[in-house]
Amino acid sequence: METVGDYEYSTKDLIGHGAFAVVFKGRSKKNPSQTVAIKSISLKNVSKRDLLKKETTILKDLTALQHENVVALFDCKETPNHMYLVMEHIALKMSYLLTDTIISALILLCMNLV
Ligand SMILES: Nc1ncnc2c1ncn2[C@@H]1O[C@H](COP(=O)(O)OP(=O)(O)OP(=O)(O)O)[C@@H](O)[C@H]1O
Repeated sequence: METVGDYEYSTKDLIGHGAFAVVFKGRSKKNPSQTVAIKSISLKNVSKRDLLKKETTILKDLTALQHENVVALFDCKETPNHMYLVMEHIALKMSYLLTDTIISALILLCMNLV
């Protein structure tokens, strides 16, 4: 298991990856039933680290709002090569995403027909 502060994850539990990061499913060490998403950002290609830190501060401020549409940022840790963001785990089902996308497409189609 890999550790990020009070949280842990296994590299086997990969959720997905984006352009700059990989995201793993992890959990709280104190409360293992609390699942989290741990985003590992490689700092190799990040030239503006200060900007990344500023963005992280904004995410922390947004978390303080406790809004249902804002993914909470629980913790943030930095090593020489990586930045780790521990976030609320969003368990969206693919079927929901597809339905949502289809509904949006239908609405757009209807608007064009009017
Ligand atoms: N908080 C989360 N809870 C659950 N899954 C997540 C969470 N954040 C990210 N993911 C998953 O991890 C994948 C990669 O996320 P990441 O934010 O690195 O990239 P992205 O948003 O897909 O693309 P980009 O790199 O262009 O921003 C996402 O597509 C999503 O499936």
